[in-house]
This record gives sequence, C-alpha cells and structure tokens, in this order.
Amino acid sequence: MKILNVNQLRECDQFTIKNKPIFSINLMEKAASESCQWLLKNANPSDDFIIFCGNGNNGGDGLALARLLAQNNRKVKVVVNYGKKFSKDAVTNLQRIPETVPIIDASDFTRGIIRNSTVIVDAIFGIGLNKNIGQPWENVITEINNLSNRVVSLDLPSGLSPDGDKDSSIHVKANDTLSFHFYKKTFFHSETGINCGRIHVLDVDLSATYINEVVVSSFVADDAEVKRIYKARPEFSHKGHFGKAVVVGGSYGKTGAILLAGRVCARVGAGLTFISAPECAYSASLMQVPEAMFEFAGAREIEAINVIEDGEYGIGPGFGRTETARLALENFLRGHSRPILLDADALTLFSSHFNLLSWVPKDSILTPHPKEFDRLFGASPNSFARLELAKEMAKKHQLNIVLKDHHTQIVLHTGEVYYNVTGNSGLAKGGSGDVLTGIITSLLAQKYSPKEAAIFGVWIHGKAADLALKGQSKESLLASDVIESVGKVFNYLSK
Ligand SMILES: NC(=O)C1=CN([C@@H]2O[C@H](COP(=O)(O)OP(=O)(O)OC[C@H]3O[C@@H](n4cnc5c(N)ncnc54)[C@H](O)[C@@H]3O)[C@@H](O)[C@H]2O)[C@@H](O)CC1
Ligand SMILES: Nc1ncnc2c1ncn2[C@@H]1O[C@H](COP(=O)(O)OP(=O)(O)O)[C@@H](O)[C@H]1O
Ligand SMILES: [K+]
Repeated sequence: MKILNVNQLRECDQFTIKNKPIFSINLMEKAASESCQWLLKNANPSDDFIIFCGNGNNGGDGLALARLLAQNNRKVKVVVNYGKKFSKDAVTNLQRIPETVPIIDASDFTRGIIRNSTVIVDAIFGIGLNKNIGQPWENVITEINNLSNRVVSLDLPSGLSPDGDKDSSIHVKANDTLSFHFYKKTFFHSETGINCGRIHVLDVDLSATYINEVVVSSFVADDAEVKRIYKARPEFSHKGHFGKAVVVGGSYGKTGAILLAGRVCARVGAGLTFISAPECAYSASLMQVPEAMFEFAGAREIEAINVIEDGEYGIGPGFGRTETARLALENFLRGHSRPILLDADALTLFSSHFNLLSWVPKDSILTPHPKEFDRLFGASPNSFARLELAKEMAKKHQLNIVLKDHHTQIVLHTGEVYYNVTGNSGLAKGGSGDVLTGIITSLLAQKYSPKEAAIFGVWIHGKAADLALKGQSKESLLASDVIESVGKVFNYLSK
C-alpha cells in the first residue's frame, strides 16, 4: 500500500472531489460515517462521547460524527472554538448538530464534564496543522492527556504531522487512531507512533485513479504486497529447485546465534542448508539442526569461509569481531559477486574498516539494528533522520538496508522504502535478529530477488512472532518459538 505525503493526501482529496465527482461535504460525511460505524462497534454500549472539534475539516468530521452518534441514540457532547472562523464544510456540520447535543466553547471546557465512561474523540487538527498549537487547544490537549479515558483520534492525533516533520510541541496521545484511507509515515516511527495507539485505516472512497497513478517512494508491506511476492512451492520439484543457503557465524560462546539462523533457514524452505561455523559449534549443530550440513570454518572462531558453489550467503550471527574473523570476511568478499546478506558482527567489522564496504556485492542486504547502523554510518538525532541517512547510503553503496525497528524499514538502493507492519515486542530479545538472517538467506537461496527476500523475510519474521503469541506471551516468546511458527505463516499465505 502506498504511503502519501501531506501534499499528496491533499491532492488526493481534491482530485476525488473534482473527478469522482463528489461534493467535499459528502466526502466528509463518508469519513464521519465510517468513524461512527467503528465507534459503535468498538465502544461499550454504555459509553458516552465528547468530541473536540477544531475549526478546519478535521473538526468538520468531528461535528458530522456527533450528529451521527446522536442519531444512533448515543449520548454526545461537542467542544468547539467559537473564537476562530470555521471552514465552509465545518460550518455546515455545526449547523446540522441536533439540539439534543450540547455544544461547549473550548475556553469554558473543564474536565469535570468528563465521566469515567466518556470516550474522548479528538477532531481538533488533521493533516492541515501548520504551526505550534495555540490556546485554547493547548490547555484542552494537556487536560485530555492527563485523563485516563480512552482517546480516539480522527485521521491522526492532533498536533502530529503526517510526515513527522512539523509536529507541534503539544499533541494528543491517542489509544486508537482512525486514519482515513491511508497509513501515514508518522505512525511508523517510534518517536511519534507511540502517540497514535492502535491504527485503523477506514475506507473513505477516495479516487482509485489518483491512488493508482500517484508516484510515491514509501510503501506499507501489507498482505497484498507479500502475496504478490510469495511463490507457492510446486509439487513437481526436488531440493535442487530450492537452492543452497549458507549461514556463516557462531564463534565460541555465540554458537546459538548461527544455529538459530540455520534452523530457520531450513524451516523457510531452502533446498539445502549449510551452517558454516567453527568446530566448537559442530556437535550442537548436529544435535539441533540435523537437516543442515556443517562446514568447518575454524576452530573456536571464523578463520576462513569456504565457498559453496551456487550458495547464497547470510553472514554475521555470532561471527566474532577479531582480526582473524575480519580477514576471513574480507577474503570471502573479494572472491564473491552475487548479493549476500550481512548482519550483526559482520556489520560491526565494517565500522572500523569502512573500505570493506566497497567489496560487498551490489544489491546485497545489510540488516543493522539502530546501534549497528549508527556505528556504521554515524549517529542520527532520531529515526526519521536515520531513515534519510539510510536512503542516502543505500543509494551511494548500491545496497539494500533493513533498518530493524518496531516497524522495520526496508530501504532499497532504488530509493523505495517499505515499512513492515508485522511483529511485536516479544521479538525484543537476543536471538530475534539471527532468526531474521536465516529467513532472508533461505529466501535468497530460493531465488527471491534481494528486494523480495528483504520485504518478504521481514514480514515472515514478524508474522511468525505474531502467530506464536497464541501459545506464548510477549514476555515468554523465544526466538525458537518464532522458528516453530514459520509453518503457520506459510499456511496463512497459501489459504
Ligand atoms: N474534503 C476533504 O478534503 C476531506 C478532509 N477530511 C478531513 O480534513 C482534514 C484536513 O482538513 P483541513 O485542511 O481543514 O485541516 P485541519 O482540520 O487539520 O486544520 C486546519 C485548520 O486549523 C488551523 N490550524 C492549522 N494549524 C494550526 C495550529 N497549529 N494552531 C491553530 N490553528 C491551526 C488552520 O488555519 C485551519 O483553520 C483531514 O485531516 C481530514 O480529517 C475528511 O473529511 C475527508 C474529506
Ligand atoms: N518491539 C519490537 N517490535 C517488533 N519487532 C521487534 C521489536 N524489537 C525487536 N524487534 C525485531 O527483532 C529483531 C531484533 O534484531 P537484533 O536487534 O539484531 O537482535 P539479536 O541480534 O539480538 O538477535 C529485528 O528484526 C527487530 O525488528
Ligand atoms: K485529529
């Protein structure tokens, strides 16, 4: 799914109004009606509502919503700012408010009118926010954030900007955000996403023509995208059809990392899996991943990486950071020309020997967590800036960078970014990254392109963690549970 920037979101509204055609007031009615349906379904039957409505079209949505809730016999109050002119459609909806709905001026608002059962609806600002929020809304937002009531924001929490670049210092903290038609970039970054709560995208019938034609560089890796990538496993086949995956790493004390990578590699469907590791991992490898072949790579640390003909390589879990390991990596890179995956220690080795990067085959995949990325390319003040730097570095070095995060960003050297929406905080544990390495390497072996392997692999990883929660909690989830759930992911895909 495409992610539009603020100008494109506006353009999409205007295009829809002109070409569908539809009156803007009816588009607003659709947004309000979808929001009303959502609230009727998701709020408790005994809940009442207070809707804070700004003076623009987001406020207009809120005013239309108040009328619809009242028509559904729900108790509702609205709070508006009479001190400022309303937009044309907001005025129309203000005039349509039935007499039974109390209207309170924002400067008279006190928290006393809010009961425990009141759901707060935030329709103060949407995508039109253009500066810091002034009074009376600053006081109101501070009060809202101090209350423990459920807060539902329309389109996005007031005070945040869709692209994350013009946020007000004060903003609403929502439990749920009802976003109209699209995901917004701000939902996916930790600094701002934390204020958006659960995201629900409501279909408001915007122009399909505009959406098909608009050129964007950011996407959500949703189910539809992943189903386009997934190739079902043909029955008339043999192991030679599914490639050779080689995972390399596992120094003394870190052998678990490479075993996790190897085990999941086999689970994801590689025809042959090789674990290239030091001798100290040998017997554990035989016991824990008997399906994999063991490739001797040193005694207690990686000393040399054997070349396996036609093998697709994932290098890094528990690789070690010694000079011997670095030399082994350098020698391997000098002789290898197909895209590989580099993770963990293998990436950290580049931080002190940046010139190594020039030996990495074009179109390879790097999978750093934020600290590894900062070590490699320099620190960034926040995740938005880190993403911009990743785009620059991906293009410069012709590499794909998987920026691992709650919503991992797959940054392609072509300039496109895919945000992942699977996964949960159960993955915030040692071992999770090793599993991701094994998954992507297995996909590379099965001839998915590096772009497909990165997007699909990150999605599988998160989806397996989500499905594994059925028998575990976020606290108890282990990397091994994620591996055991991979089968459920493919069953989900082939349904
Ligand atoms: N017809 C349409 O285009 C549709 C628009 N929709 C809604 O319209 C919203 C966008 O509406 P608008 O463009 O009117 O924008 P907003 O409603 O987000 O806010 C703009 C208004 O707030 C003022 N304002 C902006 N920043 C401010 C600040 N920091 N302090 C004080 N006042 C500030 C502006 O001067 C303007 O009056 C969307 O987010 C969505 O909720 C939906 O109804 C769907 C259809
Ligand atoms: N809170 C979270 N929500 C979703 N995914 C997460 C979360 N925390 C970690 N992850 C995922 O888990 C993996 C962790 O990788 P990494 O930090 O390299 O772990 P390790 O090297 O310890 O195995 C990444 O894929 C990351 O996106
Ligand atoms: K809002």
